[in-house]
Amino acid sequence: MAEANQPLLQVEGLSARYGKVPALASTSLTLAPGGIVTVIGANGAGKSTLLNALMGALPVNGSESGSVRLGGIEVSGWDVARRVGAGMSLVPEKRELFASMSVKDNLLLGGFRRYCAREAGWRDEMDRVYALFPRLAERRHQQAGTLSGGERQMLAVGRALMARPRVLLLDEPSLGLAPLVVREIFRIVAGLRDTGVGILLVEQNARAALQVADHGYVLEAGEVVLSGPARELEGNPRVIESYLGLGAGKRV
Ligand SMILES: Nc1ncnc2c1ncn2[C@@H]1O[C@H](COP(=O)(O)OP(=O)(O)OP(=O)(O)O)[C@@H](O)[C@H]1O
Repeated sequence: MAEANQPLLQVEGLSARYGKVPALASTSLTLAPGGIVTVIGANGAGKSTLLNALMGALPVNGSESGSVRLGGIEVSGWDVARRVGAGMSLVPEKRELFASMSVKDNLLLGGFRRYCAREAGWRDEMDRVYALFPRLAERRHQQAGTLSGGERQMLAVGRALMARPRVLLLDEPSLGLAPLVVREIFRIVAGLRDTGVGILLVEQNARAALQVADHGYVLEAGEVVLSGPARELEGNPRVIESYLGLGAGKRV
């Protein structure tokens, strides 16, 4: 049970399949407190599958095996709610906001499990989120469905932070955003490390992800084919050719 000297998140031999079709093969990775680890890969490489398997949130035809330890505690048999309660939060690729609800109410829902009985707690947390995302503070009464793409991504991240996670799992935060907005989102992601949260970032935008991360993994067809310090991966010829060169990162 003890946490001393344990990595924040340690994943060993995590595999996932949909029905009989394998989607993730024996993946292992480690995340330290305040660390940013990225998993880069093309469409269909298995990035969302990895995050959903980590959360215990695969769709009904999915199943996973392997070890997931949070602060040294095995959580792999746990359901999603218990993993969220233990400090894991996922920002899904589709953001999944409540479009007809206000920014503030979306944030409140993110903190519901933690703060339902303690009003003071969520107010402090919401103030922290508004300090990180002043644009959300300005728009607190605006309907989430009317936000810009970048603001929606900020709200999705802010909502996840309301649960005060120890590990934040980000599924393609740059998806569909203009380059300037991507830069802003990644600047915010980099700043989050000061809060002590560990971040696992899956991305097709390898360039931006490797610039912000300490360590990276390259996922191809459900398998980690390369890993190393992010700075080294940025200089790796295979990464340059497939993910950083001209035309890399094209979306289908
Ligand atoms: N519910 C599902 N049922 C069957 N197969 C699935 C299901 N979800 C994903 N897959 C398949 O699993 C593989 C990995 O998909 P996944 O969504 O994890 O990839 P990804 O790297 O996140 O891709 P993208 O960048 O396009 O979101 C793909 O071949 C996909 O078709």
